[in-house]
Amino acid sequence: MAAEIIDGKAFAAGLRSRVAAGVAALKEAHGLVPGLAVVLVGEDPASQVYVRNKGRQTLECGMQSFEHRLPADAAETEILDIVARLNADPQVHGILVQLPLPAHVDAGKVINAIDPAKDVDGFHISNAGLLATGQKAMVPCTPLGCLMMLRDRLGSLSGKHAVVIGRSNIVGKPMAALLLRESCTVTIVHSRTVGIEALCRQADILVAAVGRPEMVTADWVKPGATVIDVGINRIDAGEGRTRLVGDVAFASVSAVAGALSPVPGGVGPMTIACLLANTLTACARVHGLPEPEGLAV
Ligand SMILES: Nc1nc(=O)c2c([nH]1)NC[C@@H]1CN(c3ccc(C(=O)N[C@@H](CCC(=O)O)C(=O)O)cc3)C=[N+]21
Repeated sequence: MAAEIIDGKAFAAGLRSRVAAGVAALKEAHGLVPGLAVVLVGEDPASQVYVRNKGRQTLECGMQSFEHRLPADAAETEILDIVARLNADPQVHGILVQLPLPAHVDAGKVINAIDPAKDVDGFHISNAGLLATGQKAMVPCTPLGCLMMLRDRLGSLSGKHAVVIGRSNIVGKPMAALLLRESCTVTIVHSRTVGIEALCRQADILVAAVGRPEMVTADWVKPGATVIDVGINRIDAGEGRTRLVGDVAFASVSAVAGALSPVPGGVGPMTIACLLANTLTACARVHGLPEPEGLAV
């Protein structure tokens, strides 16, 4: 049996239309327009494409989009000044500082300078702490998107064994916290784990977020498991071309898994849609209005 392919692109389109409806309702009832500000330091071409996509989708949802571009050699104080201005700007409900930042900038300092209520990436330590203790937080977009797709496919996640590959602050740890909150039994495995393959093979839910191209092969996967591929790796495809692959060897795993999210077209589009959802949620929260249903967890 071939795995069901989890269509993140279609799911994200549906989520964006619910965000757009929520934005329209907020405008209609309260004259409010949610705004998302993106700060980009440096000229990395991949980051530029990504930031442009976010800006376009923000406008398509009826929200305001603000962009701040700084040269790669911008001083940390310059970035902190922009963050302070955005924190104080009532038209801005969400702030995203594109990572990675240049090496001379302390990324932790910049992230923690963002008003936690506007931290639509959910990277601020106070949001990480709220999530870890099971309280209302801004939830990081990638794990949030993964959880939405898992709930859509599986319904209740209670009692399922979820294995998360990777322990980053932006995906692995918040993903594990969300799954624990859903009453999964959660195992985190990583580069130093002994017997990683056998542990992964126990998973009902396998989330791969390591950034190692096609590391997860069919023999790592329990038949029928739901596999979410967070990896976005650009690899050499010969003749001067590149190709996008995930952390999961798609062809081999799709013969074993019950369901599998592809790369591209899986988690990536959901990440951006969740960023828009978080911006709308942040706007509703800051104005003390009821949050639109189904956009946050
Ligand atoms: N503060 C911050 N927050 C982020 O969320 C953040 C960041 N910095 N820095 C960079 C990474 C990367 N990221 C992606 C999101 C969507 C796709 C995406 O939609 N990818 C498409 C493919 C795009 C292509 O073809 O290149 C897909 O998977 O289908 C990719 C990458 C968010 N990031």
